[in-house]
Amino acid sequence: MASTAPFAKMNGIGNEIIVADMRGRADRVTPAAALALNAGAATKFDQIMAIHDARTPGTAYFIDILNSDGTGAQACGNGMRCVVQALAAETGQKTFAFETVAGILNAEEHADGLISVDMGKPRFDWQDIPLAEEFRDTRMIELQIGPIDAPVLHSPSVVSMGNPHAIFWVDRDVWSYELDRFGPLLESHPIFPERANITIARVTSPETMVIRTWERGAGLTKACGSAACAAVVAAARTKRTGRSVSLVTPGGGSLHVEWRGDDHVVLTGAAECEFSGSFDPSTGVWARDTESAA
Ligand SMILES: N[C@H](CCC[C@H](N)C(=O)O)C(=O)O
Repeated sequence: MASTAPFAKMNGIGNEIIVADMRGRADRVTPAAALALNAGAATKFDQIMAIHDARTPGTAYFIDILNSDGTGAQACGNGMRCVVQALAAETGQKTFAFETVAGILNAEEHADGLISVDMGKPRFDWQDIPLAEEFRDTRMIELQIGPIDAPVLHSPSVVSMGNPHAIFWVDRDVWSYELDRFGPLLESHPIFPERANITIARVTSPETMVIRTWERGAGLTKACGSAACAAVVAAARTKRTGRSVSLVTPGGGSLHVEWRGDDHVVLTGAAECEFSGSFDPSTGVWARDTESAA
């Protein structure tokens, strides 16, 4: 059996995150461990953010991201905030440069406790999302669900924030759509060869939006940071909003997204630690720290 690694169960405005401390070791959290942790009531999660030693000079850590179905993800904005909060509490440091499979990203904890993550530049080319066939204009692609003559959701904008996102624009209350039914069908639609995160977005003013997301590999979540970024970029591209937008997410939390002039997208919001423990990264067998259980 591998030696155990410390972890913290955290959340980023309701997005359920496990931050695993894999520093100083060569193994990775396995898909089997992810599935086992997700099967437990206390450790059920949307993403595991595994902190590994840096691979590249100029970065502090490499972050490996797993979805609750054991698959990998290239980006997780809410999870990155949890990582920053955990490392800031441990080290007293406030700014960090991380590496993920999608590249290098910078993050910072502010004096008020909110955390900003620079999620990098969005990509719009159909090959980069990726889509299975050419669409010259990804501000709106042909895709619909529901009756052919009266589709319930249609013509999404698609964006890569390192990971693939489709944003469906709606006029009605976001809760009036059966995202639990349509989400899985759209996530695995053949147009998305690497599947996609599916968001419905209702723009409420040039600076505000309400979103709900069906996450690739995790299902319905209380918040999705990279989807918030994708939604704001897509809204600004289609002139639905400006480039600085506050979003309300299903957990009731709020996120702020700014698509800066240098093309970088910055996500700002809170993070919270629930409890800590240790786990076996190969099996997912875990125990709660006695201090935090008191
Ligand atoms: N919850 C995450 C997104 C995870 C994305 C993942 N579901 C995928 O791309 O496979 C966030 O805050 O950005």
